[in-house]
Amino acid sequence: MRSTAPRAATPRRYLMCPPAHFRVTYSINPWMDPGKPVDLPLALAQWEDLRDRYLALGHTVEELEPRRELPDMVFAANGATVVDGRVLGARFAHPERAEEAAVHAAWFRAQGYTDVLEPEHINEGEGDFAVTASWLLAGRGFRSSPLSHPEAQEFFGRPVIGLDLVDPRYYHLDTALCVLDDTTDGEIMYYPGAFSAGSREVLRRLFPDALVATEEDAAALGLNAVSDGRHVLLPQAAVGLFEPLRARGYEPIGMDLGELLKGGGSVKCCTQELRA
Ligand SMILES: CN(C)C(=N)NCCC[C@H](N)C(=O)O
Repeated sequence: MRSTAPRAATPRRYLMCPPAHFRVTYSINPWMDPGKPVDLPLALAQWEDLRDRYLALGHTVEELEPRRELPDMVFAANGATVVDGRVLGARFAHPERAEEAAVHAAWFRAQGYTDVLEPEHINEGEGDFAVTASWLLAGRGFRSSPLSHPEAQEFFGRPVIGLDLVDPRYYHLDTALCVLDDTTDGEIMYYPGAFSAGSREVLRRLFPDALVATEEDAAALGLNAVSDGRHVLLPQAAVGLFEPLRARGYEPIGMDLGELLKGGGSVKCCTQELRA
């Protein structure tokens, strides 16, 4: 029987970017409708709530200066992937976000990171890379190039497991899969419908005990979640995930990021993890 003992949280360091200039003026994913108005003060309040929740849980939050000409910068998870203090920069698929990559790379250099790779191939940071204890799970199909996978493997020296995304609503890996406990290779939650048949089989083989999300919870972007090993911050509308998480010893914390959902992102998209 699976243990329901409370899990242990570990302190994290996150990089976030306030949505001071967030707006939806173009559409590069099916969630974005430039016809729908964004309530900017509400978006800011929702984002601050998320940041403050991290701080209250004892985590550190670094803030990136938002740029007026880059309305999607609030989705900071896309700007890089950091593991063991090594920074794999991003290269965006769409010209609308291209300049964000340099902003992130400059921030890391200014912070004293020395191992910063500006990649040759398209990768959208933690949008498509998820880190377990020893692997890098890597999405492809809509944004990150399959060629970014060997590039990441070479840079981090970790085995990369490529996963094919097939449903445009789940255009990034982190809209369909979340690592719950990164001290093991076994604890994830995911939505099978986002993946090709072969990738579903890979996930079943590697993660036989995974929490499998329903279509309804996935459609609420419930997998776009952040776990510190114990607390799982996730969109509050993904109600079906709360009990299964509790049954595994996690403490789900529902967040309302409804305004940012209009850009196609939620909790995880707003949160880049700085791993040492
Ligand atoms: C989890 N992450 C990082 C994301 N899924 N990012 C959301 C990006 C949204 C943006 N409008 C875009 O389409 O690129």
